Amino acid sequence: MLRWLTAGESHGPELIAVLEGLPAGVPVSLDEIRADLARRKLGYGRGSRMRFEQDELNISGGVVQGVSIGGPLAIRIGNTEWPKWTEVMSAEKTELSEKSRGRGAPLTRPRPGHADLTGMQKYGFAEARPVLERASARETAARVALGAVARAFLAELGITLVSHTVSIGDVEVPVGASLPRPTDVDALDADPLRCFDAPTSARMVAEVDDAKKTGDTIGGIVEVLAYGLPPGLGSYVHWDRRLDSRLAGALMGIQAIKGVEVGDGFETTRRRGSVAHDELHINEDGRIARDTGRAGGIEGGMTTGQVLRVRAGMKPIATVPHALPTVDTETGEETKAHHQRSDVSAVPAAGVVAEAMVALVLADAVTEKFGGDSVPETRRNLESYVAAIPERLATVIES
Ligand SMILES: Cc1cc2nc3c(=O)[nH]c(=O)nc-3n(C[C@H](O)[C@H](O)[C@H](O)COP(=O)(O)O)c2cc1C
Ligand SMILES: C=C(O[C@@H]1CC(C(=O)O)=C[C@@H](OP(=O)(O)O)[C@H]1O)C(=O)O
Repeated sequence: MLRWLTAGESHGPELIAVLEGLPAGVPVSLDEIRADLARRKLGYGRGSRMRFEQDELNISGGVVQGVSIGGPLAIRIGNTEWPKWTEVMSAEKTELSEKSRGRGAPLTRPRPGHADLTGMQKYGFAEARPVLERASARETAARVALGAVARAFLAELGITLVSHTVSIGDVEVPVGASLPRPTDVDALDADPLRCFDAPTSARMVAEVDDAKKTGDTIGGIVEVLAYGLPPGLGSYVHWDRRLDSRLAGALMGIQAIKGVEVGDGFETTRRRGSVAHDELHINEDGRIARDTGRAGGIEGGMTTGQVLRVRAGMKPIATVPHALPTVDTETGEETKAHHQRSDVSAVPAAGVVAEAMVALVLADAVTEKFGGDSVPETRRNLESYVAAIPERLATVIES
């Protein structure tokens, strides 16, 4: 079993992430984690903070000489915004100096669509600063760092992932467009929206520009694909062991994600049963095979050995520049919501975060099914499981 936790605030000194249960022998490269952190900052429409924030990465436990040693892995990511916030965000009670007073002014105009107002009610705060600091998607940097480690573990077992943007607003990649493979990641990252279809990407750029011009924000849908999964990760025997349930929970746990689809998802509900599923037949090698991937590689809460395909839908950024009406909780009067700066769209970044969450869930499901205290042991267990599937039941693992 893998467990992970994050801590830290958007303008605090750093984010902390801990991953427990990772076998020994996973190659962990700080440069690869840094590369993933950099990918999370990509995307046309992200705000100014992404240009100046350096994700200062450190590993303070669980890795020696570039390899995991089986103990909890501890990651620190310094916030370069911190020097401006040392007084306001100090862990110790601190008198605010003149220069910090503006920055520390109480936020009493909660932003609709954010955790601000309900967070104040729930935790008993008179202003929204302590709410937004932890609710902020800055925290997703910690998850992406953990996801990079989970991905390195999965790669040792021949399991690879990729994510891409499938829609921005109502501009969508055409049905039937080719799906990216993990080897396409550089091309995807070079695209302004991390979209695999060049003509659609150009239209997406125009869509973001249009939102920005009108002081607005825009959402969209991302898709994560995983290749090389053996059949049987997850289970049908209980709701919380279903892999689709675990993936949905992990993806819905990303800030601003409002919907998740597995495979053709909601589209499947509009089809008749005769054309909604993935039929079985015998391929030229005499193996059981499916020609379609409508179920997204999951049946009965378990991987089928096909490509895993899940989507997450992100709402438009809630800090709308054309500030939304709200109520000042200090004066009781109607006013406009607090706004400083924000992303116009963070959909491409959400794709990178979604990829990290899927990697963590898959790594957890792999450790659950195959166990092992070291990568060779996990690999041996996986290979002997696959080899033990009787020939008349064997299917193709799509990698
Ligand atoms: C990568 C990423 C970047 C985000 N950037 C912003 C931002 O700049 N401004 C903003 O208002 N919301 C941003 N959000 C979304 C908020 O964090 C989110 O809307 C807020 O937590 C409330 O959404 P919820 O109701 O789903 O929790 C971002 C989300 C993600 C995943
Ligand atoms: C800092 C990050 O995203 C932030 C997420 C975020 C929010 O409300 O979620 C609001 C913005 O923060 P700020 O108000 O400080 O500009 C984004 O920049 C990040 O992704 O690293």
